[in-house]
Amino acid sequence: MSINPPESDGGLAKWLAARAGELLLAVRAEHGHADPAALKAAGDRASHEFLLAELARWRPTDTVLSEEDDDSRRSVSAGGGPTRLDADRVWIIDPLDGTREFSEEGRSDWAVHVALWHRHASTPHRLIAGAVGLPAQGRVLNTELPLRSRADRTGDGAPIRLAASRSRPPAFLTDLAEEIGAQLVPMGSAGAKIAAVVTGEVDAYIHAGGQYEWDSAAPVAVATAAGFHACRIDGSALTYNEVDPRLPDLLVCRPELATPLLAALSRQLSTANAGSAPSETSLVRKEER
Ligand SMILES: Nc1ncnc2c1ncn2[C@@H]1O[C@H](COP(=O)(O)O)[C@@H](OP(=O)(O)O)[C@H]1O
Ligand SMILES: [Mg+2]
Repeated sequence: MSINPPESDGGLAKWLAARAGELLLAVRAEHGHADPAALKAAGDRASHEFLLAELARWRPTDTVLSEEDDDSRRSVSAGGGPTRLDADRVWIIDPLDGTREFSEEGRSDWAVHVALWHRHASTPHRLIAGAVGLPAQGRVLNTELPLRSRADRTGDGAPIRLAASRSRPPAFLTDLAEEIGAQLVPMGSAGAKIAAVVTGEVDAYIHAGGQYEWDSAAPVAVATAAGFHACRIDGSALTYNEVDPRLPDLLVCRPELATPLLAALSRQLSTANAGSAPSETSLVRKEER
């Protein structure tokens, strides 16, 4: 890979995700899997430091919101410079998504997320570029992928394949899958699951109960650029670079499945929350509380 990144924001996102992925593969090879906590910490740190250094080098006037950076999560900058809430351009990065799976030998469902939010973008999510690196799968998906034609699956009779967190699936998902005859596909990493929707390995991904902007920004940028549907589970728009970076739920799916899946979600959520105000905890499996 070349020493200098491409000039475009999309090219830079792809280059950063690919380079950080190479770094993570090297960390995994060097540390081995004997001490998962140490491996997770080393991977998070190496990828975060690399991405921050390269963004400072190639986009010195931009701002960064990163999972691994406590300062950037807050809306004030320690140095008194422009904060991410005042900035026009904010890179939203998750240096290692699916940290748990990264530490487990043989698993390839972990990812590097690099997205660029722009205040004056025309879409509700305002993500204008993004890349999802899947280092252990040897691929990087990005917003410059051409739109691919997909067969509409409406009425083909095959069960909907529904990706879900393998460790923290929403409590209502088993009932929802049963109601619509879907097959649940447990997988780690929001990026890996949304990439699986884009590549056609699954038809949809539903999450609820907790997540942050960096968990979904880059994969949502990639999925929507490729023509897939992405929204909150109540059908409202996903928005990024908010004061509070919590973004606890989402649906990403083939466009023709958005209406039936949102209808099924609405039925499940009204049942789950009957008699009580909706809350994040009411959406998480009991054993996770
Ligand atoms: N209930 C919850 N609260 C906070 N974060 C959650 C969550 N469920 C999932 N996530 C985050 O979403 C990402 C994908 O989760 P999962 O693999 O379970 O689908 C993970 O990011 P990280 O690996 O970057 O921490 C995970 O921490
Ligand atoms: Mg994450």
